[in-house]
Amino acid sequence: MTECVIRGERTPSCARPADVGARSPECAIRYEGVSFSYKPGVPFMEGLSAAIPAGAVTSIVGPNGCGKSTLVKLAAGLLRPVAGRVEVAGHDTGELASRERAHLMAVLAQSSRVPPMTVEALVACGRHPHLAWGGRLGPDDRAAVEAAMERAGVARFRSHDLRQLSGGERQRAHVARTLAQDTDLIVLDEPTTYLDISACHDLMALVRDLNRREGKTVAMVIHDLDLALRYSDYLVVMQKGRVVDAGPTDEVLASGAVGDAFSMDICPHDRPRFAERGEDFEGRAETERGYVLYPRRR
Ligand SMILES: Nc1ncnc2c1ncn2[C@@H]1O[C@H](COP(=O)(O)OP(=O)(O)OP(=O)(O)O)[C@@H](O)[C@H]1O
Repeated sequence: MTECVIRGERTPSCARPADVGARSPECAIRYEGVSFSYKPGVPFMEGLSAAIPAGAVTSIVGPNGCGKSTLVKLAAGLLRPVAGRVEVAGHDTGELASRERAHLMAVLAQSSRVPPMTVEALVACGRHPHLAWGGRLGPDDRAAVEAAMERAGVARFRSHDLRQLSGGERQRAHVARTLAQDTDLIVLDEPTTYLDISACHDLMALVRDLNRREGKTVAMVIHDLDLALRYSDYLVVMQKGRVVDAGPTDEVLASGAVGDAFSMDICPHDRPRFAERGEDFEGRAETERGYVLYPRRR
């Protein structure tokens, strides 16, 4: 059963039902007929199919417990499907050695663990897949670590122990570790956790930059719908272990699937309102649209 609904002209070829089963470099992650359960005899996902297109920013959204992190863990090889197949860059992720997978994708997982190490040491962990066994960081690795710390805004904390940082500072250190890995595909599970509103937008601007300037594919699980709608090219909407809609952001938004998933009414800011405030909307990036969300009356 193919649950994923994909539509629209901008739909990547990897996402078309006709392509299911074929290997496609245009598809960063593909879930094909995936079934999964946490408890024997209690299925959580059944025959789920979905695609994360390469070269785009995709947000996976849905209410608590709908399976977003499960989707990430299946791609990261941390969980194995009981049926079906999960591909990363055309490879069955379950058949990849962890080092091979680490060359293909960097994952920022949800974690409450705080390892006793400095920020710089944590970020340097992102370079491990690039080192020979037992090897030390070379000049290129050090440059990558430095650049990642700068981009994530944690260079000034380099010698701080992670346990001495605030939640937001620590989260940015984990983002830097992910960047240092320098993969074509970056998967971020709730990257804005602990970040203040300004830091959230800085992080989303960084995500955009990674995609637009460097061609990285970014898939993120994100709870803040305003950020997801503003900064994503594609949306995957989940409910109760199923993908209920997926496709270009505008089309998925127009379908009502996002609002239905959260019982919210979502209203985009209209352009005249920017003009009223004397702002040059045309000069602004398309992603700077805003949304107002209202809880539906129950
Ligand atoms: N290790 C586990 N053992 C048993 N059940 C689990 C386990 N991990 C997750 N679950 C259950 O699987 C379901 C999906 O969990 P998942 O973490 O994927 O949801 P999510 O959409 O990421 O949620 P949230 O938005 O709250 O982070 C939840 O009902 C959860 O309780």
